[in-house]
Amino acid sequence: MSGATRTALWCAGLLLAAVVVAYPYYANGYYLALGISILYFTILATAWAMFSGPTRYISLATVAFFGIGAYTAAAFGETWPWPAVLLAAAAIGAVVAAITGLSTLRLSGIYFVIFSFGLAELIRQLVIWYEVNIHKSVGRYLFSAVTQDVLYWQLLGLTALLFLTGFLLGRSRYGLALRAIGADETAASHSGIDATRVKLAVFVISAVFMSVTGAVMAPRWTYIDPSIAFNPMISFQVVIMALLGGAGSLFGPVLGVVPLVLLFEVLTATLPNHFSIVLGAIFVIIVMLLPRGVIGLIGPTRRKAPVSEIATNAPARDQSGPLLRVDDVGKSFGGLRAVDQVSFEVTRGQIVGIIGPNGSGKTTLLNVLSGALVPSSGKVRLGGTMIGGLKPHLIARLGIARTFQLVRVMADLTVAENVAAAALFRGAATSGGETTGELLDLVGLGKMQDTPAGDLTYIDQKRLELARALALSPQLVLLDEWLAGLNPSELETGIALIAKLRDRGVTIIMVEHVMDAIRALCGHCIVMNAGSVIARGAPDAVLSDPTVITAYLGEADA
Ligand SMILES: Nc1ncnc2c1ncn2[C@@H]1O[C@H](COP(=O)(O)OP(=O)(O)OP(=O)(O)O)[C@@H](O)[C@H]1O
Repeated sequence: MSGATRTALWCAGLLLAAVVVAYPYYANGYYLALGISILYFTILATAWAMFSGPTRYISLATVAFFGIGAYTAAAFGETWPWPAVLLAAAAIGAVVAAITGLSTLRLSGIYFVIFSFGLAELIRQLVIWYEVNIHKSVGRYLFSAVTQDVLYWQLLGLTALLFLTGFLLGRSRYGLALRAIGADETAASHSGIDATRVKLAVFVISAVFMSVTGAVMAPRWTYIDPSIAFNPMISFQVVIMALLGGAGSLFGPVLGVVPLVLLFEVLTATLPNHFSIVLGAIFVIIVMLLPRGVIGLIGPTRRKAPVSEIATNAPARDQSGPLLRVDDVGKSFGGLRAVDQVSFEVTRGQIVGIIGPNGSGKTTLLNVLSGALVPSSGKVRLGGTMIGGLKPHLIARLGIARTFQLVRVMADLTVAENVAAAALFRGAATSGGETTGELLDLVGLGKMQDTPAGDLTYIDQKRLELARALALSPQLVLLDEWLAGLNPSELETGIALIAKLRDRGVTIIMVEHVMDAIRALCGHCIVMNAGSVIARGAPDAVLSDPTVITAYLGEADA
């Protein structure tokens, strides 16, 4: 962008800001009310999209927080200083969001939608109960000195604060973490991201803005009752506006708010009895015709995360003793003993192969080691630290990285962002010195940094999974049938890549059905059958063991 263009854009921006700030001076009462509606829906839709956009958790709880704010203002607005009322609304909204978020952000899909809707209804019913039984009146009057002009400016200030928060969040590691969670929560957790904490933090921030908006808006109504403050239509309108504009970008929701506020204005005047039907129809049309919203028509809106440098200088690791010790580990599913008293050790720099017939417990064992499953019995130690039963993100931060049997990339993120996401919360136990670019060069994806991961070929997705695992600067990499599904030439490339890692001293446990790879790469292998280890040793010796041949090689030798 040339200097002149930049100056012109700045001038246009300042002029627009002046026009917006001075709006109450030249707009009449009707247009000022319209401006207020646009602003408060802008805040609600943007705050909604801040959480629901990247995570895809469709929340219908907007009005719960909005109503909490409105009722806080109704309860304290006439007796407390106004800033204290706004702070109280923010605090109550934050506490309710934290409590409900902790209990619900484990839910996903339709369950979360239903819960969020139920939450709004529950809070509405609780408020009605309190008002009827304790306060002895369903509604409350709020006579405030706040004029429409001041209300407008408060909302404008809140909008500016929200955009600033959204901008900073998008550029912070939490922004990328949130998008990684939305793209693939399991892969994100195994990349060291504490999904629950990140989701909760952003859910609370979003709820605080909704609650303060409710408080700011309360004086507009003078009389507040639960049907006004907790009107479920607000939640639906906000979802529709955010989706129309585009929930994947900070400014997207505004593009949905402006036309829809104007349309709703016309509809409430002309079709008051059919408003809900029209709302439903608009929702269906948006989802079918504009899945990425209006902003999706304009062009790519993905905010680029800072991904270039991820190198860290962490303290050296304790090098004494085996890296991994697995003692009598078992895992049962009901009556099925999928892993039964398995014990082994892995020393640094070793590649250990785990083989066995289908259903013998190999993946279950890797899931226990990586924290996807809690062991039913036994101990797992990494460099002396007990890790059995820890959450996946903690185990990842301690230095165990993994790939998945069914390849998992964060499809919406670029190749570079996939790798950078794994380095966001890299723990002190890991050390490293490689940047995203260097890791991608290592796996052969150096030229594809900006490609969306979902556009990669199968083998390239596998390479990306490997680069993402290495981005944790892991002490140990678990490969779950990483070579499965590759054609012969890809297989050769894949084996060469793992050999390259071995030569760099990376410690690996690989579950594999491709025996050529086991022979070529592993110094030691373990054979499982029906959950137990039936043989262990050098690949050639193990693969000629009659017990192993009977149990496994009779099936297929890739
Ligand atoms: N979450 C689960 N719930 C119930 N049973 C499970 C679960 N995960 C695995 N199992 C069962 O545990 C046994 C071991 O499965 P696992 O996937 O670990 O085997 P595997 O050796 O990795 O097989 P494959 O080579 O086909 O991937 C199987 O009988 C499987 O059906």
